Amino acid sequence: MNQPAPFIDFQNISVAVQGHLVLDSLSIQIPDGEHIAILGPNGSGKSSFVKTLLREHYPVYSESGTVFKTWGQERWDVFSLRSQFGYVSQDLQHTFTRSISGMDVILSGFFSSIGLFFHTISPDMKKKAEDICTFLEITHLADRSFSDMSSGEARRFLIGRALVHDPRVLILDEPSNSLDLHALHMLRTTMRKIAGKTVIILVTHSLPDIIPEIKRVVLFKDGKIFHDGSKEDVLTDGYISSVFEVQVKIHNEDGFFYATGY
Ligand SMILES: Nc1ncnc2c1ncn2[C@@H]1O[C@H](COP(=O)(O)OP(=O)(O)OP(=O)(O)O)[C@@H](O)[C@H]1O
Repeated sequence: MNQPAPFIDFQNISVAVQGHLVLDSLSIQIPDGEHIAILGPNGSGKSSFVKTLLREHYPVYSESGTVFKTWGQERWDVFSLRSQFGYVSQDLQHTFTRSISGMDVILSGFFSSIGLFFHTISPDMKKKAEDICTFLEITHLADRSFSDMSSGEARRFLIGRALVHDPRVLILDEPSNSLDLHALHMLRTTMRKIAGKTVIILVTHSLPDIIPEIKRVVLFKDGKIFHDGSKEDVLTDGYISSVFEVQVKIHNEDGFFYATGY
């Protein structure tokens, strides 16, 4: 039987943005269906990798051979490719400046718009958004103004917005930034639920964001992959101290990893 094409097959990918090499001969293969965490310090190329994945950036083709395939395809209509993804970033949170309800934030995902204007909401869309609210346990907040929500509440509505199209892959770009302990707990609970049905690519510099369901960690440094492997192999005192350039100790507590001593 034929093996399904890997979700990502990138070989020798170099990407330059405004004359700056943001990804440097990077090679990575991710099978379809595998959750991964991309971990690395500021400026290591994590966001550039996600932008390349979403075809916002394109690699330069090298003489040594460049492979740039997503689900087995090199050439994609970018809209068709992007429709396979849900994407949540902090930047997105800041783009919602108008005072709209949490429910409307979710519904706006059907139109890839920032809010609702003259859009027609079908009963199916409404039902889907309500089901997502139930799944994410945010129904009680759905009528509240998005701008009045805490960062943690708002983050969960943006995740809901990203789920309306049943994406094949959900990209969470630093989802835990600026969240307090309770909000962190809620976010991780939400991520664990989602991981049961949707593939997650988590971009982070925070080790405890890597929920137990994510088994593989890819460490980025200087636009390159510094190390790639199982969580137990990658999240060690040595690798994490080297990549972040500070001496740390790594602890594993109930499947969550923490760095201390820095
Ligand atoms: N538009 C751009 N023009 C020039 N340089 C850029 C541009 N975008 C990113 N870079 C540079 O590319 C490198 C990688 O940036 P990138 O944003 O991918 O890192 P990151 O790991 O996502 O960082 P952070 O954790 O701070 O978000 C950095 O040195 C950054 O300054």
